[in-house]
Amino acid sequence: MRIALIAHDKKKQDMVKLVEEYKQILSGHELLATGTTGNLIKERTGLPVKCYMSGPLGGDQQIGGEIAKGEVGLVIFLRDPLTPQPHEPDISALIRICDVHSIPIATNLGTARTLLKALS
Ligand SMILES: O=C(CO)COP(=O)(O)O
Repeated sequence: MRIALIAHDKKKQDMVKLVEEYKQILSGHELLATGTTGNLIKERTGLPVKCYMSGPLGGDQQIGGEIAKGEVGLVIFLRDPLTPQPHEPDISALIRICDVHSIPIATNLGTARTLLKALS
């Protein structure tokens, strides 16, 4: 399955820890990510990740496009609900397109862990 990983800046450390925690499960899947998140995951965990553009520069839209094409099976998007984001419309569009296509999306660590456990 192709799994998309995205994290806002204050959630990036949580994302790296999550990927480390579920590395064995995630290593059996194809990972894609927005630019900064993906490069950090690659650097810190050694897992291969296909990196798209950085979120604020269009990466959320690129991943949304992959979802629309039916090429993503699961999204983990650790959002920062306490910091305004300049590209909020892109974030809403990404969540919306998951709902349009019934693609499971976790927007916090609790849901992310539940979905990743379900994959094992
Ligand atoms: O902004 C993001 C998601 O909305 C994440 O983008 P980066 O991974 O490039 O920081």
